[in-house]
Amino acid sequence: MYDWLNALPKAELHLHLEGSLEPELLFALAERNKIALPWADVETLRGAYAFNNLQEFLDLYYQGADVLRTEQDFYDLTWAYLQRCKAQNVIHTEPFFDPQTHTDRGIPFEVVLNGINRALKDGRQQLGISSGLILSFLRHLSEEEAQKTLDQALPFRDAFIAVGLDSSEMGHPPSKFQRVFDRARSEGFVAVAHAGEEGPPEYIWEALDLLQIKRIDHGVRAIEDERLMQRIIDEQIPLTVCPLSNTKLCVFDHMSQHNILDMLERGVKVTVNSDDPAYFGGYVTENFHALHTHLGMTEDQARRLAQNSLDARLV
Ligand SMILES: Nc1ncnc2[nH]cnc12
Ligand SMILES: [Zn+2]
Repeated sequence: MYDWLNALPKAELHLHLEGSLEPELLFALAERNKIALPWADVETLRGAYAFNNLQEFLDLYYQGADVLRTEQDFYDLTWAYLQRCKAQNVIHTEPFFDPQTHTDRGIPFEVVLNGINRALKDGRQQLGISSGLILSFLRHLSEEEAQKTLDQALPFRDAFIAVGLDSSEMGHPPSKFQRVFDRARSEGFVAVAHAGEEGPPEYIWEALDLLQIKRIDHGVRAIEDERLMQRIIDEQIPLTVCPLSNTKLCVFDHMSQHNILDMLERGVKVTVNSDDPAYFGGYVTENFHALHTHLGMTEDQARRLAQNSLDARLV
C-alpha cells in the first residue's frame, strides 16, 4: 500500500517550509554559519521531538529556524523539500513561510523570499512541480507587526498567491487580524488561516466570516459544531488536514481516533498534508499511510483525498 499511495499524484496544501528543516540540514547549516547548537548531535535533537501541545512544538520550531541566515540557506531548505515532493509524486505544492520568524532576527525580507523563490522556480523547471507561496502572519505577535509585514511584502506581490495565519492559536483569534486581512484581500491576495487545530469552532466561524478565507488549515474541531459542518459541506470549503501533526501535538490521542475519514464520508472537502514533516515523522505519503494503517483507509478513499487536494489548489 505504501508504494501505491506514494505513486498517487497529489498536491500538498499545508506545509511550513521552516517545518521541513530536517535535523541533518539543521546541523549542516549551523556549521556553515558558525552557530553553536544546544544539542550534541542529530540523534539528541530528534530525541527532543516529543510534544504535549502546539506551543511545545513551536518553541523548538522557532529555535531550529535560527540556523537559517543566508539566501542560500533558504534555497537549500526549499530545494530539499521539493526533492521530497518529487520522490512522493507531489505534483503541486502551496507552502507557507513565516517572514516574521526571520525578519525579527534581522534577516532581510528579500533574503528569505529570494532563496525560497529561486528554489520554487528551479522546482518548476527541473522537477516539473508547480507551486504557489503563502505568506503567513504569526498570530502570537501584534496586528501592527502583521501590518508592517504586509507593507514589506507588497513590493513583491507577484511572489505570493495568498496570506495565511499560523503560530499559537489559543488566545489569538482570527478577529485580531481582521484589518490586516481586509487590506491583504483588497491588495488582491487570497486568504487562508489556521483555525480549529487547538482552537474552538468559534475561531473557524471568525476565520470564514471576518477573514473571508477560502480554505481552512486544520479545522478538525469543526466536527464539534453541526451548523458549521453543514456550512463547510454546503459551500465545499476545503480543509487542509495534517494527521501526523494532530497526533504528535495531541489534538487526537491516537491516529485511530482521527476524524478525517468521518469528515470525508460526510462530504467535507478534506485533504491530507504534512504540516511540519521534519518534526512530525513523515511527509505526505507517510500521512496517507498512517490513515491506512490505523483507520483502514481504502484505495477509493485515498483517491478521493488526493483528488480533493488537486481540486482545492488556489492556483
Ligand atoms: N501546526 C501548526 N499550527 C500553527 N502554527 C504552525 N506553525 C508551524 N506549524 C504550525
Ligand atoms: Zn500548519
